[in-house]
Amino acid sequence: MAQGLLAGLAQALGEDAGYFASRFDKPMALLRGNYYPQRPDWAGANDYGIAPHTDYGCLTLLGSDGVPGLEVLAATGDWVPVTAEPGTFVINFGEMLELWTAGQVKATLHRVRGSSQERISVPLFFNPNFDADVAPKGAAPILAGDHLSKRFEETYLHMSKTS
Ligand SMILES: O=C(O)CCC(=O)C(=O)O
Ligand SMILES: [Fe+2]
Repeated sequence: MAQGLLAGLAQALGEDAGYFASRFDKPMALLRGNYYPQRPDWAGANDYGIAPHTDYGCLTLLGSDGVPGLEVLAATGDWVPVTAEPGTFVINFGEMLELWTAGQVKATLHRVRGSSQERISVPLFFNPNFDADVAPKGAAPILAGDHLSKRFEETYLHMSKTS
């Protein structure tokens, strides 16, 4: 399914169907489970299930149990609730795809709000081969693996070397 999306996306941008997909034959794919407990009464306005962010990679295929909570920032500047029935996927474009396409594809800012119902989601982060060059056309090469490592290091500061 992800390969089909990549082919369609490439064609929509005027490229060959394999422009992205051919760089995903040894994909860096990560499946994560997110559990959101009931939102406690004392939670404040900024206590999100997940704070606003863009995903680091190319495509995210997001399955959930259908409980509302996910919101996406629309071009109008409004946060729009997005729900998907179990068995369907929300597709997110990530930062690496924005980089690779020189901004033609925008990484979608999204967040999760808690509610009185607990919620489960399962994102599949689907990224190209480690050594895929994801730099925009004409720019110096940027390896997908290096780009992802850099973003993880910026996020998980507690895991970095201190000496
Ligand atoms: O739980 C969701 O619907 C979104 C999860 C998410 O944005 C993420 O894991 O990056
Ligand atoms: Fe996300």
